[in-house]
Amino acid sequence: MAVLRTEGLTKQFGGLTAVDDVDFELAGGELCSLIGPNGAGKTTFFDLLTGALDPTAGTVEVAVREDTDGERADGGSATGGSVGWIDITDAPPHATAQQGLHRSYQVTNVFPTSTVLENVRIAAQAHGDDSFRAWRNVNGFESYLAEARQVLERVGLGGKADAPAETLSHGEKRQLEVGIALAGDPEVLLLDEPNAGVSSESVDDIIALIEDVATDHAVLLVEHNMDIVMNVSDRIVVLNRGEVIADGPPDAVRDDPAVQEAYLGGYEPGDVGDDTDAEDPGDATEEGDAATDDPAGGGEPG
Ligand SMILES: Nc1ncnc2c1ncn2[C@@H]1O[C@H](COP(=O)(O)OP(=O)(O)OP(=O)(O)O)[C@@H](O)[C@H]1O
Repeated sequence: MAVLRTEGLTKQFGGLTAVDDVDFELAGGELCSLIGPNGAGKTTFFDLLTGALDPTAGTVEVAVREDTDGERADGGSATGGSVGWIDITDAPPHATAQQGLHRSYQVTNVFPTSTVLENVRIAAQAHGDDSFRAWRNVNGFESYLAEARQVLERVGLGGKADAPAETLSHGEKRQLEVGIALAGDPEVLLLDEPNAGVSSESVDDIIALIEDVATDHAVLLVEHNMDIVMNVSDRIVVLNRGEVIADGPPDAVRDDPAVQEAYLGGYEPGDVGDDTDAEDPGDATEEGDAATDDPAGGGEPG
């Protein structure tokens, strides 16, 4: 059953169509990766899903969430049979988060001088305070702290709870960002390059973390490291110049001639192990940056 869908999603920046008429569905429990060359539109697509950008055309919808007792999470009445859809096309990020869509940011999104625990507690409380789930609201500060501790254990930062966030390594910061997203109690987790800046020795840890969060969330992953993508994905969607050029299981996508030409260019497992020299994550959204990139990327992923 789908938890997120887009229809005809399009974003133009002046004369450039960054995301071009994308129909996409993410199933509950699915781990789907979104790949493509620099400038393909991956970040823009994420921004459209979370409400950081408004589309030029098309819609973004999330499935109505149900609480554990089967009640509608928003207290409203479902439309269209057993599954209802909520249109979040023009909703701002805090509203899409309320509807269960959370993103871990490629650009570090933590309070640097606050402790690791505080960062996650604040995220849990920010969600809880405006959550539809009444039990969260009555339990108060201690319950948010307890929830934050659980999240830290889950992302492998249990031993770093009292450390200021700014003292974490690159890899640990990525773990913290995933923790902050998890603390929002997401239905759908958008992971934006969780491996960016992480040393090659930590790739296995990132794979383990992604696989773990995917056990109880639908995950949409943007990641340039093809070893990670091929390892963890149930399904891969390939964007090129804003258009979906392939959508299917990893083996089929890897062998697709159009994907090989546009992006993978003879990728073999192990080719892309170290992402430490990844481009500045902020660059891609700057005016005109990747617009002039060769979408074929010279055959090199990322
Ligand atoms: N705010 C903006 N104004 C103008 N053009 C933009 C803007 N944001 C993105 N673009 C352009 O839209 C296209 C898609 O960019 P986007 O950052 O979504 O690609 P991407 O697939 O995420 O690339 P990367 O892998 O390098 O992060 C690029 O040509 C980019 O230059």
